[in-house]
Amino acid sequence: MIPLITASGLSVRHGDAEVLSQVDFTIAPGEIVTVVGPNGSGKSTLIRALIGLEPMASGTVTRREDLVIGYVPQKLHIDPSLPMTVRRFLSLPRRVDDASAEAALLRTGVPGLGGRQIARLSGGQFQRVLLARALLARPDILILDEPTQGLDQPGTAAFYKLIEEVRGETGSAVLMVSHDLHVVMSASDRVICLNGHVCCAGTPRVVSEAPEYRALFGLGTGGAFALYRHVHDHDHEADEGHGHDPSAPHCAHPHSHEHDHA
Ligand SMILES: Nc1ncnc2c1ncn2[C@@H]1O[C@H](COP(=O)(O)OP(=O)(O)OP(=O)(O)O)[C@@H](O)[C@H]1O
Repeated sequence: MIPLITASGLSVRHGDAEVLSQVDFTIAPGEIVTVVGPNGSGKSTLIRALIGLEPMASGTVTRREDLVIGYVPQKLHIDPSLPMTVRRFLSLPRRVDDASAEAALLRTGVPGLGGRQIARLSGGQFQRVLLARALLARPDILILDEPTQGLDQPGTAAFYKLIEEVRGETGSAVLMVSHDLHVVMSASDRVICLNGHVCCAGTPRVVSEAPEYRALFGLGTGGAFALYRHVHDHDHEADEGHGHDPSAPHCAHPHSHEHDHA
């Protein structure tokens, strides 16, 4: 099967800092792949580079010919003083008819919101509207950068369930960035653990048992708290110039001591 996107030896620099180093990546049709990693570990940069929005320092990215991408960025600032209904928003940048717009809202669990002002939506409603807009392009792959930020646990779980249903119905692949380790582990086909480079990758089971993953996130996948507790066992000099947040946990290297950042 031809992969949708393949990256090989992908490196990205921001100024002097190497934000991504020698990343290999591939996603097949219909797969759900989630990228996890500490703040500043290059997750959004990877997504943007795969889409072609980020200049590469080296390496290659290949996208299947005629690939249709439904992209929901991490931040989408909409001026709250700008009047914009959900219906109008769904027709940006490509006009869609009323029936398609309503069907997309129904599919993402927010029917009848078309007349509402975007600025007045709750966080969960807004994420579903963003997903509806991405679906209207009939994408081969949905790319969602932290789609559940700001949602509570039930909201997050419901959103992932929706993503799985959409994948089941449309066959669309899904590439996500997420900090919700619990849900990631139950709802992804494959997980990529990133920290400037790929620390480990594979099925959720393989990744959750990998020493590199445990070094970053603690011994359980205990959700948000696990993000701040890690076995800090790397060589600081080896990471110099990597460009990611120096206070963030790093991948396993010799010497080991434990920190709590809670
Ligand atoms: N346009 C830019 N110019 C300079 N540095 C940048 C730029 N974009 C990102 N960076 C830096 O690159 C590194 C990786 O950023 P990125 O947003 O990819 O991380 P992330 O893993 O998505 O983080 P988070 O979990 O906080 O969203 C960070 O150190 C960030 O400050």
